[in-house]
Amino acid sequence: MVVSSPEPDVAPATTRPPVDVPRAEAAVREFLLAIGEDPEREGLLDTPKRVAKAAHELYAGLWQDPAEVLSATFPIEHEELVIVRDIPMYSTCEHHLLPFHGVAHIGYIPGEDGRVTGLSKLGRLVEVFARRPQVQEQITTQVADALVEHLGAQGVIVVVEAEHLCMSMRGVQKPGSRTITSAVRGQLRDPATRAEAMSLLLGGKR
Ligand SMILES: Nc1nc2c(ncn2[C@@H]2O[C@H](COP(=O)(O)OP(=O)(O)OP(=O)(O)O)[C@@H](O)[C@H]2O)c(=O)[nH]1
Ligand SMILES: [Zn+2]
Repeated sequence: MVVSSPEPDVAPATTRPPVDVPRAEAAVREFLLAIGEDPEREGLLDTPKRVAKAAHELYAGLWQDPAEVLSATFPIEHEELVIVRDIPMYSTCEHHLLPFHGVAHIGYIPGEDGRVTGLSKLGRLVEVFARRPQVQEQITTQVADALVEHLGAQGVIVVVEAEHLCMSMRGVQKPGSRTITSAVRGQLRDPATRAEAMSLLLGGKR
C-alpha cells in the first residue's frame, strides 16, 4: 500500500483552450451594465479582458482529456491499494458560477496487469474534472469512472470534501458547512475493504 499527501500539482496550460475571447469580453461588459456598473470607469476598464483570461484557467478541464492524463503508466506490478489524499481542488458551481473548493482523496487498486499511474496524475485527473462548470457529485463520479475506464483499476474510492461559496456568501448563507461526496467502484465495494480504505483515506480525521 502507498499513502501519499501531495504538493499541489496544477496542470500547466500546455495548449491554449479555445475560449472565445471577444465573446467572453462582450458578455462580461454586458453583465457589468446589467448590474448597474459602468464598464468605462477606470477600475473596470480591463475587467472583461481579465475575466476572459481567467476563464482559460478556471475552465481548462473542458479541453483536457482524462484518457491522456492516465496514459502514462509504470509496470511495477503493485496490486494493492494506492492512496493519494488531501489533493487541493478548486471548481465552479454550474448553478451560480461561484467557486467551491476543498480537497479530494483518491484510492485505487491497480488493474490485473499491476500497472500504476504516476501519483501526480491523480491530482491532474481532479483538475480535468474540477476545472469546468460542475456539481460536486459529478466530479466525484467522473474521477472514479475515469480510473476504471482508462487505467483499468479493479477498485476505486473517491471522496471529495468542499465548501460551496454559493451556500456561504449568498442564498442560505451557511459559511463553513462542508459537503462530502463519495464514489466507490469494483473491489472497494466490499464492506471490509471499503471501511479500511475509507479510514486510510480520511487519515483519522473522523
Ligand atoms: N447537489 C448539489 N447541489 C449544488 C451544488 N452546488 C450548488 N448546489 C445547489 O444547487 C441548488 C440550486 O437551487 P435553486 O433553488 O435552483 O437555486 P437558488 O434559488 O439559487 O437556491 P439557493 O442557493 O437555495 O438560494 C442550491 O440548493 C445549491 O446549494 C453541487 O455541487 N451539488
Ligand atoms: Zn451554486
